Amino acid sequence: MRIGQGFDVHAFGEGDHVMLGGVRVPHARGVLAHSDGDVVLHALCDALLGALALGDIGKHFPPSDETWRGADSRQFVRAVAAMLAERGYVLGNADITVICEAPKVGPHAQAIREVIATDLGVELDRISVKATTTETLGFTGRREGIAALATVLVVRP
Ligand SMILES: Nc1ccn([C@@H]2O[C@H](COP(=O)(O)O)[C@@H](O)[C@H]2O)c(=O)n1
Ligand SMILES: C[C@@]1(CO)OP(=O)(O)OP(=O)(O)OC[C@H]1O
Repeated sequence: MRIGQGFDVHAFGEGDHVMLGGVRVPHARGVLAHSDGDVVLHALCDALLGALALGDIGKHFPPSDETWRGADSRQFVRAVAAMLAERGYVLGNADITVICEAPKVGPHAQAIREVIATDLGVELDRISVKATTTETLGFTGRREGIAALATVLVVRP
């Protein structure tokens, strides 16, 4: 059994939605990013890669590579899931926290859990998605950007 943690931030920019855990969430702003800027899936990838000491998302999918411009971050999750499987690991569980004043994540948490469970090939009850504000403090509190934290356990069945 191995543990991993991941953290990601994207600044808000022009747009009318944010991608969170593969779910399109309507919002007054978009995010600035090379890919689709999905902080949930980026933090999750970093946690999974960290658990296996395989580096980080930028090592495997460099922002300097045009292949990933505008990319659907679900493809990063599927690729990382394949790396896990090659090494004989499956996800034990993942606990994810989204940090922002808005959008509200709660109404989308179930859909996000379903996307992640599907892409990692595990039962829904292994995936937890939560959210918090920072009570208007800091960059998330000023609504300048959005952050996500992920913690995972990976296990050899
Ligand atoms: N972007 C967010 C932030 C929070 N929530 C939900 O609201 C609850 C209260 O948040 P506090 O920061 O005031 O503790 C939180 O526990 C979440 O259930 C949310 O859905 N989306
Ligand atoms: C996802 C990648 C893909 O090029 O780019 P961004 O969308 O900018 O996201 P970030 O969280 O900065 O991670 C780095 C990259 O791997």
